[in-house]
Amino acid sequence: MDQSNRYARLDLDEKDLIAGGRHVLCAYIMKPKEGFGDYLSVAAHFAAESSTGTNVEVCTTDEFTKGVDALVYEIDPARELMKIAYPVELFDRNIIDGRAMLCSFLTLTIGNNQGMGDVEYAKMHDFYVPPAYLRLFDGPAMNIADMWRVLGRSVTDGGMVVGTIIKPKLGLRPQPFADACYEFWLGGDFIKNDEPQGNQVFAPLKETMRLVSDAMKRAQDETGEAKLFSANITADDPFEMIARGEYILETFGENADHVAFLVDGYVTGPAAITTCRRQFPRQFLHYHRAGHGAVTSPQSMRGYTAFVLSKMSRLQGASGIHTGTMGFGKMEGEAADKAMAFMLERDSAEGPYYPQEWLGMKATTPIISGGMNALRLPGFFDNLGHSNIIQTSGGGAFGHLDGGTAGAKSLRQAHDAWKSGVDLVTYAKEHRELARAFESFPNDADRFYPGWRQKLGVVAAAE
Ligand SMILES: O=C(COP(=O)(O)O)[C@H](O)[C@H](O)COP(=O)(O)O
Ligand SMILES: [Mg+2]
Repeated sequence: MDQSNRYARLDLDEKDLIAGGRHVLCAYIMKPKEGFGDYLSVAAHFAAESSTGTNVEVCTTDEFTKGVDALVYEIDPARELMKIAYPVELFDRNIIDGRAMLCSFLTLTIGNNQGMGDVEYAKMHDFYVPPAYLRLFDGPAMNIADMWRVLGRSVTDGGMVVGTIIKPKLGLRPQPFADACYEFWLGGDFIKNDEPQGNQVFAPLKETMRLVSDAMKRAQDETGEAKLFSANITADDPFEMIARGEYILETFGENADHVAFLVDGYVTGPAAITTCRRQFPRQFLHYHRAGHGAVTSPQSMRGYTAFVLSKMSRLQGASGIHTGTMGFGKMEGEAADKAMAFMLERDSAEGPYYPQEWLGMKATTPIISGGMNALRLPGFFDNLGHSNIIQTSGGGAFGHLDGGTAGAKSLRQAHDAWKSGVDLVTYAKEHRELARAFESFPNDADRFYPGWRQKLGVVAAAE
């Protein structure tokens, strides 16, 4: 059945829709399945399934229903582009406070439509949120500015937070885990649990957190600097998350404001992010996104992009979210991904299809992670244009030949070199930990800094 007479309005203009403020707009790359009608009729069926309709007319539909139909307002079959306007009234709101919920946005815009028999694939690449809907989201309560405040830095331009992830990913007992924290903190600022680390039998959370809290105190005494820890509270059960969070805050005591909470938001979904955002509004909410590649990878033609995931995380109130390394680390990504960071940080930003005004909603901080080390930082900052991010190097810190403290120092030195506009090899001549990072990661050194051995007087190790 062709539903385009009801669910398509190609005469609607995007600028008017934005000015009207009544619609959430979504841009998809959609391909109809061979033999299932023309592009517009499949697009209209998609809009029907995503809002008020189904594959047939139903006798219960009335005039009001038709007023909240999602409408296809633009198609470009050659580019497989389809844009749909969703009336704001379609989205579910809490009974407790009338606020918006991200799960409803997902259920409609990227829900049943992902399994339609007449759609070969459909992936959301961008969305626009009008002011009347935007203001119903929690948005971030905290962000990097709160970390800078704890670290005693400028709260507007405090620079890179030097971070790591405790490696190995799993398999450390509580004491070696806390020892690794202490070692890194002697040179760095911030440590996050790797995402699978929680309450394993060989590393009970309560014992581990007591020891990490003690390691933080000792590192702070030793260095005279504040240290930060992002603790994983991800769980299926919100009560478990709250129990973990409360235990951790109590255990860190006077350092509770040095603690962030890590929630793996793709595997647990919006409910876990909101549990943390609402239960612990005074803590930095660290959105980790393990598994997101299943839908966000450019190889996946369904789901949504990493850009969309990032934008949703700001609405939900993530203080920081991983944005990948934009092609400079080990995970999939490209230089153009910086648009993702700008959408998170700025009050007004351009997405691939839509502009967005955030109307003063706090920024979400990009967290840069995945195969990074000191040698890869300058190129990354050149591309992004600033260094006001949280950076976590796991292998890049604990893979340093001289250990975690030197690894941490090498990362800070790389940042300082970039900030002061000094070439990394030149800076390394005066900074031993950075120089040893070249020797620690010789493949990267050869790739990014040809001739570094001669300049640093390093003789190639005999193979
Ligand atoms: O443990 C790591 C990286 O470890 P290492 O520094 O040793 O590579 C993180 O889970 C990834 O950054 C996730 O990827 P992304 O940040 O792209 O979500
Ligand atoms: Mg990890």
